Amino acid sequence: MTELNQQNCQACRADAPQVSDAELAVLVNQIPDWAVVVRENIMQLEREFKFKNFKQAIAFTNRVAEMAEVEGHHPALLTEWGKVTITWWSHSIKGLHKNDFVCAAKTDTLLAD
Ligand SMILES: C[C@H](O)[C@H](O)[C@H]1CNC2=NC(N)=NC(=O)C2=N1
Repeated sequence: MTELNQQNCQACRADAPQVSDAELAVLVNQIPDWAVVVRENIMQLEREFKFKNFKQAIAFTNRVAEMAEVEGHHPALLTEWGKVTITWWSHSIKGLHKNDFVCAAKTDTLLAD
């Protein structure tokens, strides 16, 4: 199977299905550093990234933003001194789509400066 980080987001319509429990179990194994969280009944993928200072944190944030624009899929980004929290979910379906796992895997590849 093609690595998640080599795949691209598909257009996600409001009637697209959320990932099934079986798909979720397979996909989370491929992004082991990410946690599945539920907020306001919406399942999301979240990871905290640590940095030495604010400049590195905002530079990483901007790399993620550029990737999100290319993919047409957008995360919640919280940039703090030395820390960036990234949260992926699909607004259109109020839950997790394969796109979120692809983008989480791509986010991991942007870590190196
Ligand atoms: C029209 C546009 O493609 C949509 O609004 C996209 C933009 N980015 C998006 N990002 C995320 N995370 N979920 C969406 O449903 C979504 N929809």
